[in-house]
Amino acid sequence: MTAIELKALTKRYGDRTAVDGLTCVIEPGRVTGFLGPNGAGKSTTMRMILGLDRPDGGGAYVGGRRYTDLPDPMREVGALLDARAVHGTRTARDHLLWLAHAAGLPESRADEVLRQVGLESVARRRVRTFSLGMSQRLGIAAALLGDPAVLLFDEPVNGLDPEGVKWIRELMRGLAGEGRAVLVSSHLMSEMALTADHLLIIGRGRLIADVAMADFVRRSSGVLVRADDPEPLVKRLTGEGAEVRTVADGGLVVGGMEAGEIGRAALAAGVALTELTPQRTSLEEAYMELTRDSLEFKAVAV
Ligand SMILES: Nc1ncnc2c1ncn2[C@@H]1O[C@H](COP(=O)(O)OP(=O)(O)OP(=O)(O)O)[C@@H](O)[C@H]1O
Repeated sequence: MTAIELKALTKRYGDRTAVDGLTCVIEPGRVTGFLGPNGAGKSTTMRMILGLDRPDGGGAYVGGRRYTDLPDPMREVGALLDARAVHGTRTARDHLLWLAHAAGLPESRADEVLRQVGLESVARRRVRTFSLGMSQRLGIAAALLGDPAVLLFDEPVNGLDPEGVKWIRELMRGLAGEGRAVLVSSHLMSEMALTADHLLIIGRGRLIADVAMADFVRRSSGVLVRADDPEPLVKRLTGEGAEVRTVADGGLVVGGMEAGEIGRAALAAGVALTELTPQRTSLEEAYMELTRDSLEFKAVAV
């Protein structure tokens, strides 16, 4: 079981700090969504994990080693950074054969991964005739070639149609289900909500949240409660472990408890409720709230 570890990972471009002391672990057996607004430092982080950029501080480790020290990198780490970065005059199969030879992998792997990504029927077509979706599949085939335990995908669903998006989502879930560490970047929370088990959210190169998807969902939902006499109810709810916030008009927003449990707590406290409304901030809103201060470009309110 191989994890990716980032330890105070830092990258500067001139006076700009693109990645700023990132420390976290990307665990095997789950899909980790790597989220952040444009320019947050996602691609730079992935490039450093892959040894394509040198950190100015700290380090990125795969199974305890830097990528550049891995004896057989293609068998350990697979990545899709830019699906269009392929020689257009080569056929899909030749592209994979070339990669397999370079990595000392058997030729049979090229055909296996072509089958796995559904490109068998176009294996002998030149890559320049491929649609974006086909190029993404080919990029994923290349990432899978060495059957690696760690996979990185940089914005893999960009520009794909819904069927392609669904396919990539299921593939990533399957790869994590086999025990691999899957790190996938995106700037869309809605997509990650369907795919990721865990979230790493960054803004301006810094870690903003390292949280299980389920906890993020729970945190961004709550129940709006109004009562004639809220005080004993607040006491009871906090005593039972709920998070209670008072909103401007005297209502309460209760987190970490279902509406039914709140109703029963009110009954036990002898408090009459005048409102009990489950609320769900959209995940997108919760994410935007977290990253609001780290946007590179903001629209000016008029
Ligand atoms: N080669 C480079 N030279 C100078 N600055 C760079 C370079 N690469 C990235 N940057 C800067 O580093 C910051 C982080 O960029 P990065 O591409 O890692 O962000 P990102 O989160 O992947 O963004 P996006 O979602 O837009 O792809 C940005 O401000 C970017 O302009």
